[in-house]
Amino acid sequence: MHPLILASSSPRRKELLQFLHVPFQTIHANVDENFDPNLTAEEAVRELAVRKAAAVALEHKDSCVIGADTVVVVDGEFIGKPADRSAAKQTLQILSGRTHYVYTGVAIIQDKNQAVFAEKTEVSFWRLSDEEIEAYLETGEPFDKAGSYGIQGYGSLLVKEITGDYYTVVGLPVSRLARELKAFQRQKL
Ligand SMILES: Cc1cn([C@H]2C[C@H](O)[C@@H](COP(=O)(O)OP(=O)(O)OP(=O)(O)O)O2)c(=O)[nH]c1=O
Repeated sequence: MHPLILASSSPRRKELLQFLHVPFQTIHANVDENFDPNLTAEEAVRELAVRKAAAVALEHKDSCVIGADTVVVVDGEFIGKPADRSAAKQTLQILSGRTHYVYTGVAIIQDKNQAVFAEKTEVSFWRLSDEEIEAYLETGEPFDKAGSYGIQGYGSLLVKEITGDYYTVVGLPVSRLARELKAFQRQKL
């Protein structure tokens, strides 16, 4: 058993956590991802991150468990992963030529101790033609990603500008996480 667990099945989060250079194990957190629509985006990603980490921490009381959740917000509307190609197309049409926000919440839980934080990054898209949107849909990249794009892949071509941590957009703000994890572990000693 590893002392550190990533409660996620996201290959991106796994890759990013490797930057911390500490051994860890990944375990899928099977949780209900619905949340109260009256929550702010920050509250929602924090709550879902806690839900994911807590579900795994319950079964692994000696481990430090990390959970994360990402949502895209445009004009106050939450955008999660697309249900199908037409939903992805609609989302990309909405994001075209506009600025949106990506929120990632992270929870660190070990037994009864927990630390939670959220980061927000502002992302502006170029104005996209129908051809560009169709070509992007063809890559298959949008379908498992909040906001129907991946900034780390072909989606990089859609992005004009970002303000904030790039890794918040990819799904795990690693540099803040490294600091929060150290503080969490110090506090438990
Ligand atoms: C906006 C954006 C999102 N994403 C991804 C990050 C997340 O994996 C995903 C948002 O969905 P999440 O529900 O946050 O995470 P997940 O279901 O992929 O993984 P798990 O719950 O097991 O941890 O979208 C990118 O990879 N690149 C991007 O540019």
